[in-house]
Amino acid sequence: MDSMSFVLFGATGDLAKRKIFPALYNLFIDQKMPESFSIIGIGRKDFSNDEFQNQVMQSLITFSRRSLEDQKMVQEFLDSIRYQQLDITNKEGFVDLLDLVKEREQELQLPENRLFYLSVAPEFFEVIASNIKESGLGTTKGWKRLIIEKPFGRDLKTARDLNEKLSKSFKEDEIFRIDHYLGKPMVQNLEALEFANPVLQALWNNQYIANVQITASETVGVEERAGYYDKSGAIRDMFQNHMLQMLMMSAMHLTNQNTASDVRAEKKKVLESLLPLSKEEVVSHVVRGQYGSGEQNGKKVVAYRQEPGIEFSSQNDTYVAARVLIENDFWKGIPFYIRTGKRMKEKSTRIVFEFKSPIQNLAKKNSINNGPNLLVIEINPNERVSFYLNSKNVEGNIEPVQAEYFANKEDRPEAYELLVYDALRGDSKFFAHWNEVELSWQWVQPILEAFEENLVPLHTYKSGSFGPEAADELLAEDGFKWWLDTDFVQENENNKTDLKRSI
Ligand SMILES: NC(=O)C1=CN([C@@H]2O[C@H](COP(=O)(O)OP(=O)(O)OC[C@H]3O[C@@H](n4cnc5c(N)ncnc54)[C@H](OP(=O)(O)O)[C@@H]3O)[C@@H](O)[C@H]2O)C=CC1
Ligand SMILES: O=C1O[C@H](COP(=O)(O)O)[C@@H](O)[C@H](O)[C@H]1O
Repeated sequence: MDSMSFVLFGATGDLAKRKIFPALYNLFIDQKMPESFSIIGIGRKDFSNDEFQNQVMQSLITFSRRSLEDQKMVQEFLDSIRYQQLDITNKEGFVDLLDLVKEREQELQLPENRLFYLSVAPEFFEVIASNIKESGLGTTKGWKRLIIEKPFGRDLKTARDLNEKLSKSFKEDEIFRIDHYLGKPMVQNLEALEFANPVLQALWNNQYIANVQITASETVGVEERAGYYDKSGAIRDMFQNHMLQMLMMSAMHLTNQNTASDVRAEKKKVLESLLPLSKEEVVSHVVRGQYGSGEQNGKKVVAYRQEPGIEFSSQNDTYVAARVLIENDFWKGIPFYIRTGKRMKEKSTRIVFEFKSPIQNLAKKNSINNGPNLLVIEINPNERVSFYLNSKNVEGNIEPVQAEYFANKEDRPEAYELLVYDALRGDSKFFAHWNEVELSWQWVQPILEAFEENLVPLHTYKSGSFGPEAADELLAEDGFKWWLDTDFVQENENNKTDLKRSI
């Protein structure tokens, strides 16, 4: 891996503290940082280098998964960090930043490889990129890269504008757009599951799969992010990016060990094949909801409209479910159901592939207790792949059994660690390409407009529930239901079978 400078804008912020510095330190301890590197943190606050290094130390104590016992290593890591106070809207200040970057390059004999990480509010993305170019920071004898946080625009037009402006300073292959769901080990595992298992490859299509369900439910509410969230809603905060990324990763077809451009090309094909919805059609395919009051973990919680900073008349969506159809040879006719919501009953991110059951009717007639085969990929909080099959028990009856692979989460790198490592190596496989971002906004745009114009009812759902009933009806229309952990338990009680038995 090339030695380089890591220039972090927003180094005094929440994301830097909770994710970025711990990720860098963990990589350093795991010997996954370049042999030589310089880290330069930028913020508005006034800190000396020592004060800032102390602040980073505090964040490592709280958030790093690696031990801090080896004081020599800790000190070596902290010594690599410098702090520069800079107002990023002040163009002249970037000349001082360039001086500092160069000074460290000379001291450490680093090649001019520069990675710029924009961990700041999106309104600053453009000005920073432009100031990097104008100041000469982006004119290097080595490579330059830009890591950019979400949100990437707030609709199709603003995303296109932003991309056009960024592309004046950075080429597409220099831009690494973070979608932290692509850094989740189980989302990354979808690629391997598919190309490394001929049996799954053979079944990964509309001949064998009945429907696919992608869920990201959260128990938290809006927290302290009212200002941002009330203008974004679940559709922009989760659906346009994380949920559609999981859809692409689930529906793409890969046959081999793949490069970044293979994976991105396959993902693009999926988005290009999405059946577009007109604004008027949105109401029959999309459910929007907002949480009311309720109970969570035995505690009463208030409705969204009573949360601090939220207007009582807010029409913002905290829940979205959708039926998405992919019009290609692999998936034509097979619904992909996607849902995400806050203040739901459980924190769960999972993908369920439900297989067709040609013997279902026969089984019913003969009172055989079989269920559909399911492939369940749990992403968060558990990391597990389970296959539900039907098998004969000791009494000679057919019953569903579960084959599972449970990942040991202890000692697993976190999403940011995996993504920062990839960016250091210049591997863009698990970053969003502009094509993906543009096509996802394009597909979501009529939904934004239908919400804006109130063409879709806003269902209130109880906090601590599974969301609006309308989302259950969306599946019931097609003869399906959402699969949940509790469903398995219920069937278990009703049918006295041991769905959870592992083989
Ligand atoms: N926090 C999170 O969990 C997540 C954040 N993100 C995204 O990451 C980005 C950063 O978020 P977060 O860390 O939470 O934000 P914070 O508000 O905590 O931090 C913002 C950072 O920007 C700096 N900053 C603001 N204005 C200026 C300026 N004019 N000149 C120089 N620096 C400035 C602040 O410096 P100072 O403190 O010195 O004023 C601070 O370091 C955002 O795009 C957000 O959407 C994405 C996913 C999760
Ligand atoms: O990007 C975001 O993601 C989190 C959920 O992330 P997870 O890794 O905990 O599943 C969400 O709470 C937040 O609103 C959103 O901005």
